[in-house]
Amino acid sequence: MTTAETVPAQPVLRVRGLGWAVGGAHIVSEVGFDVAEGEFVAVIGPNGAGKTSLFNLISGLVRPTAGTIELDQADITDTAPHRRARRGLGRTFQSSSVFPALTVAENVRLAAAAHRGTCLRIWRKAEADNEAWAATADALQRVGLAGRAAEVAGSLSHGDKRKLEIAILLATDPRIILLDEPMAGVGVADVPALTDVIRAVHRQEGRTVLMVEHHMDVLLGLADRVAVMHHGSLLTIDVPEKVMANPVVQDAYLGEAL
Ligand SMILES: Nc1ncnc2c1ncn2[C@@H]1O[C@H](COP(=O)(O)OP(=O)(O)OP(=O)(O)O)[C@@H](O)[C@H]1O
Repeated sequence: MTTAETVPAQPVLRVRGLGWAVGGAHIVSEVGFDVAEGEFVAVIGPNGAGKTSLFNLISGLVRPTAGTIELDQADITDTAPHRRARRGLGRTFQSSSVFPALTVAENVRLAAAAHRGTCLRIWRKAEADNEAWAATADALQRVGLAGRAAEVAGSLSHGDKRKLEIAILLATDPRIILLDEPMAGVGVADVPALTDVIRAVHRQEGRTVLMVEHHMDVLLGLADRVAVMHHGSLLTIDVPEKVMANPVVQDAYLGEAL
């Protein structure tokens, strides 16, 4: 239940009646919510609640069997994932997606170059290369990995790999970012630095963020609203204090600490 005062007036992302059924199993059912430009929405829920499936639907990795998705008031329900990315929708994955044998900088540059188009006419190529390297340096600077640019990505700690994934994303300059458990596998010592990077991407750069995250202590300092998924449905979406105090949400977690 979205309360009236928390419904954004001009949503950048609008999901209506979204459903995904596979072989008769309803993985996602009747999910609907709006996200305002510049908002930070955390997505929580017990294991198997459908959080990653929801991200797969929004990013276009899977096709919904019901409902619609709008980006900037345009229907993108049937739009291919790469076209959604071009319209400013970027995402990271729960498991690491970096190329371990390439350097940190090469990982970012590949994304930057792909975003700028790899089949440009020859006279535009040098210019595009320069732009891609500039975007790479900038993205690495913003996540605090500028000093590690020449290192092989496979040698980075989990925390630094997560920062690298965010740099890869930033190099494509998305306006709306879906982060799927960015803290997964990250050591406790690395969590504050990674949280600062995500906060800066949201607050300083003004990007809209949706983030699946289990750790409420991480979310509370970041999220404007929290969406709770349970058995594929959206239980509630509201400000963190109301969600934390909601007995239905506490029941959904069966006593797990929120
Ligand atoms: N392609 C698929 N085919 C069949 N079932 C699937 C498929 N993808 C996901 N599921 C099932 O859908 C349910 C929701 O999965 P999903 O990964 O979206 O949950 P989640 O909330 O992200 O879980 P976690 O917190 O464990 O990552 C699970 O029971 C999962 O096994």
